[in-house]
Amino acid sequence: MFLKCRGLGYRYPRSSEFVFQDISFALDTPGFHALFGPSGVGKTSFAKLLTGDITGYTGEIHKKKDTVFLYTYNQERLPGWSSIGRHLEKVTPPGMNDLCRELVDTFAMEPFMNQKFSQLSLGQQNRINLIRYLLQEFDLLVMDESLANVDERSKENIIFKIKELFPQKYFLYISHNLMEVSKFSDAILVLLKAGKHPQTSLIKGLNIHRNDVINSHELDGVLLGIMNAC
Ligand SMILES: Nc1ncnc2c1ncn2[C@@H]1O[C@H](COP(=O)(O)OP(=O)(O)OP(=O)(O)O)[C@@H](O)[C@H]1O
Repeated sequence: MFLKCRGLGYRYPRSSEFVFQDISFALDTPGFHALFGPSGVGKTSFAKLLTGDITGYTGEIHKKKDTVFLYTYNQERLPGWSSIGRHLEKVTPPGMNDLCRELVDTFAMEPFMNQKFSQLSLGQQNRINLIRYLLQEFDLLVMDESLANVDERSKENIIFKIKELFPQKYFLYISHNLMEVSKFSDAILVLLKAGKHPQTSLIKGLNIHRNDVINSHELDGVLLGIMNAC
């Protein structure tokens, strides 16, 4: 068992409303998975409970022993004291320089290595931020809208590369893009508004890899499954 949660409920301190009251979910297969649901339904809050960034929940979370769960989101800032190339040099663990170069290349960030974070576009900022997380030690990485502002083609290339480079790791991708969630993800946990029973629905995505041909009939089935669940 890698991750199992049962009957999870959470209410922010000083709030009278539960964000969610009964989420159960299990992950036992590495790969690219997704959290989907309407804005404000609690995806970020749920993800932060899993990574331990917020506490004080009801219910149970069981994680495989000694696993590292990290949370990253778009609009996360990097320090402005040096170029992003210098920053990556500093945060790249020993022995990971080749991986760093490959990520910089795939994420098409090489031309910007001498620039400071504040001089980058939003999509470039999100890409470099994701690279610095992928260089860290983790078993599960939450990517909360981490590829926002990145064009579709680059995004696809990045997701395929992540699947190729990290086949044994778990990714939980939060996105409002129905099509990309359906195409790229294996398990898709759809969160429904508080008060709905059950409060989640689990849909199987296409989980495509580079060069896979998409079966449009299957894709329609996934899209419909998610829309009906919502
Ligand atoms: N720090 C906080 N204190 C109080 N309430 C909060 C806090 N952070 C979020 N909330 C509330 O919790 C609910 C869920 O927020 P959350 O960010 O988890 O939703 P989300 O599904 O990730 O939304 P989005 O898709 O818009 O990013 C919202 O109603 C939000 O107002």
